[in-house]
Amino acid sequence: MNKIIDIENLTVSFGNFEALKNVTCSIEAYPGIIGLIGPNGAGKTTLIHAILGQYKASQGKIKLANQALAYCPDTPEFPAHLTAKEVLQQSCALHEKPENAEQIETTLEKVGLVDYPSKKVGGYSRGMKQRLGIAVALLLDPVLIFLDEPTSALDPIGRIEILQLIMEVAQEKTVVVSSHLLADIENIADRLLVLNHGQLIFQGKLHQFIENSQMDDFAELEIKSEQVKQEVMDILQVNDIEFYPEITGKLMVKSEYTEKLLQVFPDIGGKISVYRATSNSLELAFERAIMGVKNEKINFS
Ligand SMILES: Nc1ncnc2c1ncn2[C@@H]1O[C@H](COP(=O)(O)OP(=O)(O)OP(=O)(O)O)[C@@H](O)[C@H]1O
Repeated sequence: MNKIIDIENLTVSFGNFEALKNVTCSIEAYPGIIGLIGPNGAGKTTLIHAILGQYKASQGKIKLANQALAYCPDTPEFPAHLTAKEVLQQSCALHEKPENAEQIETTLEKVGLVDYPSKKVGGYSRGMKQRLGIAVALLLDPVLIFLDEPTSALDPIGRIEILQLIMEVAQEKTVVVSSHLLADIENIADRLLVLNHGQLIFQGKLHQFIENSQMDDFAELEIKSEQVKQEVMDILQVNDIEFYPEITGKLMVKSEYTEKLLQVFPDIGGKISVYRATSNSLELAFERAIMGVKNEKINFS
């Protein structure tokens, strides 16, 4: 398979602090979406900027195929007085690329901005600016596009529209999407890179990451208040019902304890606001990979 990016033992430091530690990974050239995920400060942006040559490796190396890469930041900004077409013309000039009116028109059409020929970018919504950022990236005809938090500033409708656009772009190109919105990543990505504290803890197929977490189905208990949470935990413990608390404050109970759980419902029912059955998800697999779960064997190698 044709590798676009091949990274070996990459360490990037800021002073004494290693933002990336000994990262080895590669990205191959085939259409689709790679989710780049990790908690705040894990090193996602540093990795993207190191690949783009904006940060120097203190150790290791990054080999790039001789093919164009493009990047779109989370909230792309453009001169307010320009139209979308003028932004693309300016971008061609900046990249010393011959201006091609037909290509500009096709690109605007692809991102759904062709209907606003005279509207100034200053009057654009965030979603429209995100589309224009993607158009600027596409105009370079890259083999791979990095999108850093592409939906973070958008309302739910704008988010869905941009996700659809990303999926269309990914029909032809490799798109790396860095995001904290794991449900979005789960919906659109087929591959994953997972960073934690500057280390790459997983690369591969998204479904494999979820399967590796060896999760069972769970009952999810949302507790009415922190005050009664301890009471619920005590009742579960006394009745030998295994559970673990999630970051969001919910309690997760393995489905094998459902019967026992139903028996103690008269005691805990009044303290619970929501009870639902849940199954494997990227969000749960991620929490388990990052936080670890007591008494569970997790293998994320
Ligand atoms: N220019 C810099 N100078 C010093 N430290 C930096 C610099 N850029 C990043 N860092 C540090 O490196 C670590 C990784 O940051 P980075 O922005 O890559 O994380 P991230 O995974 O993108 O986080 P987030 O999800 O919050 O955007 C953080 O601890 C950050 O404070």
